[in-house]
Amino acid sequence: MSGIFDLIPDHVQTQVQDLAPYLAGISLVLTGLFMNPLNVPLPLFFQVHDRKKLRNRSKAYDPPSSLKSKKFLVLVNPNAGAGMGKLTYDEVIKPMLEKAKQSHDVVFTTGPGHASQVCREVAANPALESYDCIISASGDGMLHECLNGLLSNVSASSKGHNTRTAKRQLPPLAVVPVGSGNGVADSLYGRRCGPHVALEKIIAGKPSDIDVMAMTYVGKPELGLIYDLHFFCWAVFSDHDFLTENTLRWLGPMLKMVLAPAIVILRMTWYGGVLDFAPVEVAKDLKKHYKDPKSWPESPDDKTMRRVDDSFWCMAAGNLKEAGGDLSATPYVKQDEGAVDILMVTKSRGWVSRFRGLMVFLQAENGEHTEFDDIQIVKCNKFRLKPGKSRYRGSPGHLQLSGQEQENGEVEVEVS
Ligand SMILES: Nc1ncnc2c1ncn2[C@@H]1O[C@H](COP(=O)(O)OP(=O)(O)OP(=O)(O)O)[C@@H](O)[C@H]1O
Repeated sequence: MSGIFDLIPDHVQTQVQDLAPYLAGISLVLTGLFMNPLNVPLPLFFQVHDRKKLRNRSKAYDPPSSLKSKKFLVLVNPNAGAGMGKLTYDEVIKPMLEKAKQSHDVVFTTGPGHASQVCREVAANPALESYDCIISASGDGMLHECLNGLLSNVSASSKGHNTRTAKRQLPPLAVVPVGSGNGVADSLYGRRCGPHVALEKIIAGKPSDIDVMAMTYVGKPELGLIYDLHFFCWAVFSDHDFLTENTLRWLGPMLKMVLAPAIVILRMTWYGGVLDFAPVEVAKDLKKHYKDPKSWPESPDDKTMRRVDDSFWCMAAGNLKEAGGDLSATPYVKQDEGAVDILMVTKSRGWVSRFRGLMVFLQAENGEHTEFDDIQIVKCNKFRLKPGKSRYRGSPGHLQLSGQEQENGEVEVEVS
């Protein structure tokens, strides 16, 4: 006798099975949120610090005997993630550096802007060689701050050339992941690599080149240059990050990362906008993952660019394959190819239902979303975005670099 489940097509059954743990998780979280029977402050509740485990792993670290001795500057965001910064410094960074006979100075940041101020001072210091490497023990957000501090002296004119030169003259920048979003560390050292793996590679490794996105505001030179090495986003991902970094931050890393996707998928907000991008050639073996830029018209403002004049659910530019939070938004991009990958979902190329939106989030966990026709990925070395308002809410959305909120407006981004 055939059961009722035999009437449901196989692919639907598979999708339901895939979704079940997430739905169960969301239900649990909501129950916990509304009940919270012990009235425990939630961020504290989720600080599951395992000091002993961290300490034992650091004890097991066996540095190679051939290490050259270097001097590190360690900037620690004590509030990153679930407040893991200080603990990670005490139990991982300090003991491992000492074991490897590496000297270091440490600065515990006191708030937003502190890391960029310290890095600005380091960059302005003529005795720059005093540090062989700057380590940001943080999430992606403070790393972004460090980068901008280090590159703060690069002038807005001929920025590409100057950025490349400055990158070679400055001490290398590294990250030990302790944030709630660690996309840079995930990309460089492996997803959820943890602080031990990252630091071991930093101590032993040679620095590698990473492209930098240099963003300027069209018609607003007074806003200067803002750099990022990781992730530019507008529309759904920045709506998501705005929630995790602001509205839901107090809930701690676990809860906010479950609730934020659910909220943006339920909202399903579309933003009008105009995107011009300067396409670059894609390697032959990867072409199947990318859309042909010629399927968009030339930009009337610049013949070297293509124009997407559409409603966007998603628009993001990734310089690294991991965006953070287990999201591989641009899985085929390379860190030093002088280009970024733009990921778009636009209304004219397929309407995205809430269910489809959820699938995109789930598939993007392993970069599988790129296989679908309604997902558009292009490679470019420059883009200009004129963000419009959302049709239903009238909100202009958020512009973000590495999860850090930027002023909304027409921007131009060059990669070098
Ligand atoms: N002591 C501090 N207290 C509060 N905020 C800080 C402090 N130090 C740095 N910040 C700011 O906190 C923001 C987020 O920092 P960070 O990226 O390290 O952590 P996170 O939010 O947990 O990770 P992510 O941004 O990847 O989600 C940055 O804007 C940074 O400038």
